[in-house]
Amino acid sequence: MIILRSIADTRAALDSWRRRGQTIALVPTMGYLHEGHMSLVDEAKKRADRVVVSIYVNPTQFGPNEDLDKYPRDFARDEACCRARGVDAIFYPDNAVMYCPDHSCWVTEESLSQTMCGAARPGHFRGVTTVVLKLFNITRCDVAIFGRKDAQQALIICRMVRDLNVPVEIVVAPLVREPDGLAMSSRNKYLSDDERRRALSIANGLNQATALFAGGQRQAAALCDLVKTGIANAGGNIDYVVVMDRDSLRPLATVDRPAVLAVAAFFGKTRLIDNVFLD
Ligand SMILES: Nc1ncnc2c1ncn2[C@@H]1O[C@H](COP(=O)(O)OP(=O)(O)OP(=O)(O)O)[C@@H](O)[C@H]1O
Ligand SMILES: CC(C)(CO)[C@@H](O)C(=O)[O-]
Ligand code: BAL
Repeated sequence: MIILRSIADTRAALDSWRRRGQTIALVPTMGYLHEGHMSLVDEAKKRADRVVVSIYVNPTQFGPNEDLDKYPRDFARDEACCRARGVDAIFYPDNAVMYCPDHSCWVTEESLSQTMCGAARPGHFRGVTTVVLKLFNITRCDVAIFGRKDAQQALIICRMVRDLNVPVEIVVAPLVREPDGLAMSSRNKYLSDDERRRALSIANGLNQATALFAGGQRQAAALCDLVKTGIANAGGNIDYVVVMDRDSLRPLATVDRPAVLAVAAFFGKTRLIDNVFLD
């Protein structure tokens, strides 16, 4: 496994694979890897000859009062995880490699990013789409794998690729949970034992809402209320609980088409997201 720190080295290594006719899958991450990320690596291995994991905590997707500085980082551990899982290369740039001091070009998606995390974190998706397009251009990967935990992000990246004719196939892989149901996330590390226990109310609420939906409930408000009550009773601070059309991310009053029930909530200072599909 090779560690690539510069764009020139990355291009040279990946070009040499391409010259041998090998295809390349990219798994973009912010590091502090867990089994959710590793499931994306497994998916990548099925879809290409070579797998590159990028590890970069992208400053342009964090708001001024967010957790950029304290975001968990442990490159040695990440390197060991990737090596054990058969990753071919880690692209591990620093800020000077990724952004020129006078960087002034941005990619903005102007529809899907208006709601949910886009509304709660102004500028967040502009940072995401910009850095993801840069990662695609640097690696010229054939396929890129994203997780459904960040369902809105995945949808926005698919839209960017479609609208800007980016020659990359996007694969969205399933959400991986801890044995008790909590969605895996690097930010789970911030949770105290008590917050961790109370944060389970998110997954539990989504499970209960899924069961209610399976039993015939089609009113979005009833499904959302169930989730909100569980989180509020556990002392969580709700950012949003919404039912959205799964293609347009427009709010649904009645679930009469494929939908996503999505949550963002704080436990202590930690903001967690989770979602389930309603089919
Ligand atoms: N539990 C999970 N299941 C599936 N994919 C996941 C999971 N957690 C993260 N991913 C995916 O991994 C990729 C990198 O995400 P990222 O590095 O931000 O991890 P994260 O655990 O979501 O961190 P955080 O939410 O704390 O920022 C994204 O495509 C994301 O959707
Ligand atoms: C896609 C991504 C790596 C871009 O920084 C990030 O938003 C993430 O980890 O989901
Ligand atoms: N996985 C989303 C990255 C972020 O929260 O900034």
